Order: sequence, then C-alpha cells, then structure tokens
Amino acid sequence: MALSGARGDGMELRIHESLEELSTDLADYISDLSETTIKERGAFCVAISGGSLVSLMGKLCQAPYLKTIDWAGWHVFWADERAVAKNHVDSNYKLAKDTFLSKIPFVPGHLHSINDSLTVEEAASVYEFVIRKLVKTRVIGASEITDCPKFDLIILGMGHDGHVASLFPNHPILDERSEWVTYIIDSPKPPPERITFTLPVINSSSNVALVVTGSTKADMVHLVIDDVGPECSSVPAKMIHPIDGKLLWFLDNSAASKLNGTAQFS
Ligand SMILES: O=C1O[C@H](COP(=O)(O)O)[C@@H](O)[C@H](O)[C@H]1O
Repeated sequence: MALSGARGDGMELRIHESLEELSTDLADYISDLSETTIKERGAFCVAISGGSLVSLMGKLCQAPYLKTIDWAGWHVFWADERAVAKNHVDSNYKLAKDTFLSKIPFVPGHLHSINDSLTVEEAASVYEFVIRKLVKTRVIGASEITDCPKFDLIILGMGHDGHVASLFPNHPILDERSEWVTYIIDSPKPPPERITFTLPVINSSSNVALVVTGSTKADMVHLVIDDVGPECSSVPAKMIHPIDGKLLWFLDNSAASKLNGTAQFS
C-alpha cells in the first residue's frame, strides 16, 4: 500500500499504487469485517452500489475468499439502483451479478435486489418495507441513535460530480430525513429514474467504504477530503459522516494525486 492512515476527523484513507493492490486490500477488508460481524451477530448485511467499484470487488469470487468467507451469513442489498430491467446493461444488479455475485454460493433469498417491475415510487417503498421486516427480525441491526437500519457495511463509489449512490449535488432528496429508501425521476446522469438509500441510512451504517479511482476524480476527491471551504458543502460525498461508525476511503494514486498533505500518512 502506498499510504494508509487515519485523519483527525474520523476518516481513514488507504491509497494504493495499483488497482490490483486496491482490490486485494478491499477484499481483505470485506472478508475481515464479514468474519468479525458474523461471529458477533450471526449475519453480515452489506449494501453495494454500481459503477466502477463493482469490478474492484471481483476478487471476492476468487481464491482464497470464495472458500474462506462464510457466505451463508451474508445478506446483500443495493444502496442504489437504476429504473431499468434487471437484464439491462445499466442495471446495478446485473453488473454485480455478472461480475461476481453469480459465482458466490449465497443462500437463495439473501440477495435483496430492487423490484424492476414497479414504478420507482412503488419500488422504493417496497424495498423500504423489505428492510423494515429484516430490521424487525434483527437480521439487519438498528441504530439506537437514528432509528434507521444499521447496515454492517455500505460500499459506495463516487461520481465526478461528487454523487454517491443516487444522491446528486443540490437535489432536494439530500434533505430527506424520514424515508429510508427514496427515488428520483430527474437524475442528471442517465438513466433519469433511480431508487436510492437516503443520507440518514448511509450515515447510520457501522462502516462506509468509499471506493474511488482514476485521475478524472482527483479534483473532486481533493474537494471532498481536504478542508477547502464552503464551496463543497453541497457535494453529497462530503455529507457522508457515519454517526456511530467508520468511514474508510479506498483510493488509487491517481484519484489521490491532488490531496493535501498525504506525507502525514505512513
Ligand atoms: O450512477 C452511478 O454512479 C456512481 C459512480 O459511478 P462510477 O462509474 O463513476 O464509479 C455509482 O457509485 C452509483 O451506484 C451509480 O448508480
């Protein structure tokens, strides 16, 4: 690893020399977290997103992880989904399934994908209902502070504009405080209709991993991570602060190239 360290503000950065190194570290991190969480509470509830981070999770279906992880304890959710059929090239479900999920022996019924045959409004409300039932039966934990579900891990990518899940800059859903899952019909990035976890749910997670790579995201990474002033206050990635959990950034050297003071990590 090129650099690794905790910043005073409760976030940890891991900066990698290569995508290969990053994806191995990510798989080790997920595997360790899965082991300790399943020992502690019998299940591991992880929500994933779409985009470039999915291929970086591909190591999970390879040795040693395929054999060493206790997949029976896993429940997989989507932090966001695009309103397209599950076999559409834009589907976050399809991307994860084709890349690695289909090669892993999950318990049938533990892949909690978002219904693609409903309107986005209906799909968001049905998904929230599914999550509520799993909180009630204690498969998913509950935050004592926010009353939201407490996922064991939410893995997010970040767009060039700083969006995370389907929470886009300056969009009114950034102010959503009562729903756990909501929808948009005017996404600036196609497709326009999407379903997404809200900020309170993401910030109630025990662990949030933000996985960002490539030089085209270096400016936004600098804006979000370094204290550059009020101009970045409307950037969704900047709003990720787990209330009672940990925030870990997985970056490659290119994405981290404009960060201030990385020399303080070693
Ligand atoms: O549209 C989306 O974009 C973000 C970021 O994608 P990337 O390809 O730039 O990494 C992704 O995290 C989100 O889940 C997805 O719906």
